[in-house]
Amino acid sequence: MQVGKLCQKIMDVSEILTAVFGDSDSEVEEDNNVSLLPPPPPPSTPLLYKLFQVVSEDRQKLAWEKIEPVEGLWICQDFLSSQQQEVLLTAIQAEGWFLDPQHNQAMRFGQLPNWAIDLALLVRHAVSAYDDSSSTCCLNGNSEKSQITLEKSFRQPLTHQIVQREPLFDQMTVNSYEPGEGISDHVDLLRFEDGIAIVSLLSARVMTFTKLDSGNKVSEPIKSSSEFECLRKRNYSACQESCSKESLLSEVPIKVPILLLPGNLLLMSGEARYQWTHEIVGDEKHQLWNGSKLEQRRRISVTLRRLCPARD
Ligand SMILES: O=C(O)CCC(=O)C(=O)O
Ligand SMILES: [Fe+2]
Repeated sequence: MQVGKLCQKIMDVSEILTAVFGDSDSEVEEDNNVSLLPPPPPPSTPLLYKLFQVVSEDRQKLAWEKIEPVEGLWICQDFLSSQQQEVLLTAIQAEGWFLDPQHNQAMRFGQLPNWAIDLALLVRHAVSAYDDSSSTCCLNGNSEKSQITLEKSFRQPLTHQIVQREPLFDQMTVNSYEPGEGISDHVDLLRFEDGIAIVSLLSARVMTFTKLDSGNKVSEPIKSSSEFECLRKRNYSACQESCSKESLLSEVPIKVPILLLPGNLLLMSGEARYQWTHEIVGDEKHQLWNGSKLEQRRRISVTLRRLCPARD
């Protein structure tokens, strides 16, 4: 959806948001009044999630696709309906992060905004929905059952252990890309646990996964957060000194391009998370998909991750 069209719909959606989040003016006043008190706990039943459930009721079952040959990479094409995307975009817009065109990234650690908590619940819901649909095989004995359960854990979008952890995510990065902007090839910082979700909004991009050399250790890809920060940049040359991507890749890298469309959910775990880099090539007004030019407009992505426990 175009940003312009989105703006026209904000009035419609604002009523829903007021019902969900309350009036933002009154929230500011409350914050001022209780500034010495700890912030209120999040609602036990996130309201946006309820809204998502309502608008999802008449939708078909979610279509999951395993991306071969990247083990652990899954995409859910119809994760968010267009109405859900509008609600989510309006919530992001209400944060005011991207009012200044110079700002193209926002990060949150620990307590996430309510809409992001709800988005995380939707991710869990979507993965569980896959689980249900794939558990139709006949099982006789316990041993056979556990064997199938074990095998299934490698074939589902996220393992049971990841999808049931609490919280599922406690870190969020929202990126805004203008046409021609990208993100350099990287493996997400090892300070984040396995199991990463990316939700795409507004416009399509091709994301490319590249296999790391099998000789490389998992701990090698990115060593410092400053190295990670420089990945979020306009072009490769901006951080040539600190990025060591050349040394990470095999001489003949396997490249797997993936088309990310608005409303998609991409999940990375296992090999996809640790043994492959991912990137969106910038400096191109038109990316190519199946030989055709892909029109680029602004894209927003929401990446959800969980921090590893702090070391002593
Ligand atoms: O914007 C995206 O889709 C990817 C973002 C990403 O890879 C990251 O923030 O680590
Ligand atoms: Fe990433």
